[in-house]
Amino acid sequence: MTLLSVNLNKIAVLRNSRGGAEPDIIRAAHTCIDAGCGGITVHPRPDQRHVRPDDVRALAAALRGRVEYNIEGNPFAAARGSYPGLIELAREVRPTQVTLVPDSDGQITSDHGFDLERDIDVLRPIVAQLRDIGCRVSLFVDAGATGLEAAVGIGVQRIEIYTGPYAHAFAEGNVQEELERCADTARRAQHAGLAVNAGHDLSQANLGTFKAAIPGLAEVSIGHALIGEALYDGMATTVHRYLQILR
Ligand SMILES: CC(=O)[C@@H](O)[C@H](O)COP(=O)(O)O
Ligand SMILES: NCC(=O)COP(=O)(O)O
Repeated sequence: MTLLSVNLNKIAVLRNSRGGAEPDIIRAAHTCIDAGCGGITVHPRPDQRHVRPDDVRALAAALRGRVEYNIEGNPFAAARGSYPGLIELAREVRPTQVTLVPDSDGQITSDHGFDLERDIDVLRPIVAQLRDIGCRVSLFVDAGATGLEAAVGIGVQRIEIYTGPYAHAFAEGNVQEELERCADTARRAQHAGLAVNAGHDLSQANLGTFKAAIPGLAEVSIGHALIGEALYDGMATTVHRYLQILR
């Protein structure tokens, strides 16, 4: 069964836009959990454009033991203001999983994964620290990524396939080549001993095709489309629809 982890970044975008406490990210988390999602994901960024460190801490307390907690971020991004850095946050809240994403501070969103051939040595101590904390470690990678065996060698347990190009190809009606790239990456990863997650721009429209092509898909983390769809149809109904697609 593929776990649905709902990314709540966009709840925080809406909340921060008015400077108050609504919509409440904790209430949103409970609504998604009550609807049956198996995890919650957040991607705190140094500029705190959406999820803030205190959100990360409050969610840890609210989720404790109910569902998986996945925190994403760039471990090399410097602390800034009240943002203490990804590793420090992970040390504080000890989430189920940390997904390492090589975003620079100025990126509007995530748009690429790690180059494992180039980055493996600098990732080694980061992965070791997170494993020592007791977190599962996942690396955000592009479809077609190589160096997967080396990732296993430094203690990485999962990859998350960046599905932005897949979603774009799906919208263009020309999905086959990108879908096969994702499927081949998943097969190679699983053969190397990694479990496979996926995320970015997945939606009700494109998820079923992706899921069918990736046997053993462990987790999808979905935020932007899901939260947008929930504005029209309600959060519980929308989560139910994603769970139905993943059955
Ligand atoms: C890694 C990834 O693709 C997403 O999880 C990321 O969290 C999107 O970040 P924004 O919500 O800031 O666009
Ligand atoms: N890792 C992907 C994620 O958490 C959500 O990405 P998106 O659905 O907001 O594009």
